[in-house]
Amino acid sequence: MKQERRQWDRSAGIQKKLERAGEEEEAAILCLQKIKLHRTNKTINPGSPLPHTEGHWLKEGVGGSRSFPQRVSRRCVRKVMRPVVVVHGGAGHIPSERAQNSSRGVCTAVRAGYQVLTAGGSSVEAVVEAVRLMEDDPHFNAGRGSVLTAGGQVEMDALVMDGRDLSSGAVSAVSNIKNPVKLARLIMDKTSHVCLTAGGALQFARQMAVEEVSTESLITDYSRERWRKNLQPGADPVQCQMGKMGTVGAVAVDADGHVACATSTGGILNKMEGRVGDTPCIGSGGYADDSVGAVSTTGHGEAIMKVVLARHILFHMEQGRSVEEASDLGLSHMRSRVSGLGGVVTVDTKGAWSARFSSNQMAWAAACDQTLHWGIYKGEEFTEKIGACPEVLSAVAMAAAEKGQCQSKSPSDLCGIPATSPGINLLQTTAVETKEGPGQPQDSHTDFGTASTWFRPSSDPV
Ligand SMILES: NC(=O)C[C@H](N)C(=O)O
Repeated sequence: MKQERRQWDRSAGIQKKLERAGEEEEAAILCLQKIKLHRTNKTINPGSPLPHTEGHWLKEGVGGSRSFPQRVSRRCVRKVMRPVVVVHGGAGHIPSERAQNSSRGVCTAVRAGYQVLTAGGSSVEAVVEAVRLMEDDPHFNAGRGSVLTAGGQVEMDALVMDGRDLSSGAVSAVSNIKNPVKLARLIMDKTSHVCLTAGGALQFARQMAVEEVSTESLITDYSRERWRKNLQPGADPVQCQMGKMGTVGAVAVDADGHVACATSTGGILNKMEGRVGDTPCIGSGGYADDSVGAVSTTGHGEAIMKVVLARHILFHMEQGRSVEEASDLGLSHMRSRVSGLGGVVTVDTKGAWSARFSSNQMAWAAACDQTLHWGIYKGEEFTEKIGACPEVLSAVAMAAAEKGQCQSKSPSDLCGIPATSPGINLLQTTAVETKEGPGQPQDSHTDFGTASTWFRPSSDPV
């Protein structure tokens, strides 16, 4: 009892100091520790009312004047959620010459999303910002860099969902919008609809003064070359596109415990004009619900739609599964039921997160607790402290670094380089883990949509 009293007093003292220093979050964490102490030993503050549930900022100071809760200032009593953002850059086979750029792209995006969250932004703002950056990055199949339709056109899809009230916005088959994810957000915020397509979406984009670009500027040499290859007699565009999907997506939990997801894609290679995939369909391309969590998916859209993958995973979480277990169950189900492969990033409302895939690879990155995590192969996870190089915290600074305007060598510049590389500031690396992902391990590691190995092929260094 004495010991608990001492612990209480010590916490109260530190909390006060933190409050005075404006460290609201830390003060609130201490406040919650005291709440726990209070709950386990009511004699510390007999008669004081039990404050609201842990896991959320207490909405306001709790009444009464002498009991513990009143001594907690209104200022410090707001939240205890740790912000988390997780992104993916598409499931499939990532050619080794593109792996480093994919890693760099997801790390840049996740840092930007995390910066939004730590500056007090919402989960919706964070996922939109992360996805916007990946749409601008030509190494992904979204925005600039999108794959082409059979007719050599660009038709992009995007989705945003806000877990607070399930509001969502989506766009499909747009061909000259710089950032489809921004348009999806406007559809969510400014219309009573969930999804607008093609000409109607463009008309709305014009009303909202959304940035338009020429379709030509969204097409990269790489996507044109792959499109041409698939027009040749004997080519198998289905097989080819299966392996190389760079759809992008993000999920986040903000400091208030709200979740959101966003996904954006050019679709699948040499698709028919007018094909709508999983990405703009809520429940398939993503889903976010504050009562359970958020998921963003990537992979073979038709398979994802058949099993409504994102909502399927959240269902398993509702049944008590962890983010990892639920993601694996969803991916296994998709594999066994419709022979589909893919990947997902998932968060729950407590900030637990996972990045899981049944394809060969998936570029992913996560940021939480001031730490960046990233990987491409099964079981691979690199970590690095965020803030090691503050000048790269924003994408703008990152771009400057790439142009040689920033002399400092950030560990982020080395994303995708094996941890043994000199100069890299890794806290911990786990290159290969023997745990299998969903489905059965296979010998072959051909392309996405075919049999794949769960383990990192040693002959294919990133
Ligand atoms: N790369 C992808 O994830 C493709 C996307 N799911 C689609 O089928 O449109």
